Amino acid sequence: MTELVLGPREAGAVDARLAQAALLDLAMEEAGAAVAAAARNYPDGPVLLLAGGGANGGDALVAARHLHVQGREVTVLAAPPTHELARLNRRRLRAVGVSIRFLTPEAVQRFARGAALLVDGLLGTGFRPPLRPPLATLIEAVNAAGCPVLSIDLPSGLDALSAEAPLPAVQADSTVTLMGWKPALLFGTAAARAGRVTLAPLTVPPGWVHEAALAGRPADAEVGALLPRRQPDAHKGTAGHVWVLGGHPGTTGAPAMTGVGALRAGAGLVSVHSLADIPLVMPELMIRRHRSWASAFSTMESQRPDAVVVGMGLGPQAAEVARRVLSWEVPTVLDADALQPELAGLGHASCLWTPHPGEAARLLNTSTAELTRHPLDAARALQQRLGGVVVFKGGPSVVAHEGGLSVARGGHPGMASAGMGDTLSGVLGALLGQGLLPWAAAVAGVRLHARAGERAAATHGYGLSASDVAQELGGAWRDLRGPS
Ligand SMILES: NC(=O)C1=CN([C@@H]2O[C@H](COP(=O)(O)OP(=O)(O)OC[C@H]3O[C@@H](n4cnc5c(N)ncnc54)[C@H](O)[C@@H]3O)[C@@H](O)[C@H]2O)[C@@H](O)CC1
Repeated sequence: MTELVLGPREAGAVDARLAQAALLDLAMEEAGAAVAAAARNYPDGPVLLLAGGGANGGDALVAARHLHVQGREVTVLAAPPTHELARLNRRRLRAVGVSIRFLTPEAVQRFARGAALLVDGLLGTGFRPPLRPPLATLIEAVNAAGCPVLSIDLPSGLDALSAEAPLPAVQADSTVTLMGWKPALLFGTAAARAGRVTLAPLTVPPGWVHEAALAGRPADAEVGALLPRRQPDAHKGTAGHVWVLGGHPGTTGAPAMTGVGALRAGAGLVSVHSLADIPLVMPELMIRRHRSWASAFSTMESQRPDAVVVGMGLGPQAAEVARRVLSWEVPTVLDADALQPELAGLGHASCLWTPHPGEAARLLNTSTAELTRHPLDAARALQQRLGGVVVFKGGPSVVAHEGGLSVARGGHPGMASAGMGDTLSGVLGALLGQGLLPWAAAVAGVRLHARAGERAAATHGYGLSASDVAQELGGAWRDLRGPS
């Protein structure tokens, strides 16, 4: 027999591979333990675990072992393993005395009867649509099982990167997602499939985190820490002067709403500049009506605000007005009519662009459907095209800046109503005016607005208006920042 002798380089490569395999094994062990812990939130009784052939199935096998060792009755239905760690965890499961049955729709139907919980480990991030037929029948059997379903990483049948839920896909009651949030768990019809989602971070090297999970999702405490804190001797001059440029005959309410949003988000002074008669919805607003934008700019030249919000209801001259504002190089929010493709690349680092999907489609020359299907990609593409910071508005909104992506928490479906974006742009302007960096203003402003929406919805439900939301901004600030 010849002895195999490895040189130092080959031995090093073998060591590195072994270390990688050990880390992956550890990650799967942590994933399975997190799933077993989540299963304990459901009532006592037998647990039916379904394991696909890949690593998602491997997680289910680990969870089964943990539950069994903790004294829970488990039934495991597994597909033939295609992943090395799924194979290893089958052996470990058998070693502790659990038998593994063949995974068929009939077996799912049979063992689901009397189960307190079904754990779905059929498909995770390795799934790429379209679904092949045997899996489609299994997913239908899961949805017909009649007991609560806990999905591992994401409900089987969802494409981790897409906000669309194809049929069939598992309808889960809860999901334990691993390492980070996937777009499918955050947006659109897909998110509705996941039920209540909890995150198990896992101790994996940063490079292993799935590309879909790279977006941050700051908690309220982190957002609250971004909000400015005032000194006791603060006065209106230290809380920022915000200029709102917008309005046009017929669209006069929009800049008024922006002004109110800015006041309610703490701006010291708010001036609304317009060629139209802007309703004085709050007497604290300083309304400046101009004959033309040329004369407006000549009177504005001698002063500079702390922040500008431009575009709401501004009409056909919006691009021209916005271009002039950009030349001032003060922190600027570009909204609504100011979101014109011809302005792409003309902004500066303190610009905050706030497109909704329709405006984003115009800016990127694509369809709204394509953008809402892949909101993270859309936000990234908008930031690359426009520069500065982008708030891609939606439920939820995504903030894109040079440092990455951040997905907002919360909000309420009742916020899908007129004037909501105008209020948000005012909030963003107020935070810029109070000295926040554009990305911090965006992350904090979007959450502040969403929190105010949640508060207003408690009273008004789907009937809430942008004015109701503006009224709750002070309370939302207190919720996030604390009483100071
Ligand atoms: N990446 C990591 O570091 C970790 C990943 N983990 C788990 O690994 C999962 C990803 O594992 P895999 O990459 O093995 O993939 P999955 O286990 O998600 O999917 C692979 C399986 O799905 C089948 N499949 C794929 N496309 C299909 C289609 N169109 N129709 C029918 N069947 C299809 C494949 O034949 C294979 O059996 C994650 O979701 C997570 O659950 C965890 O173990 C923790 C660590």
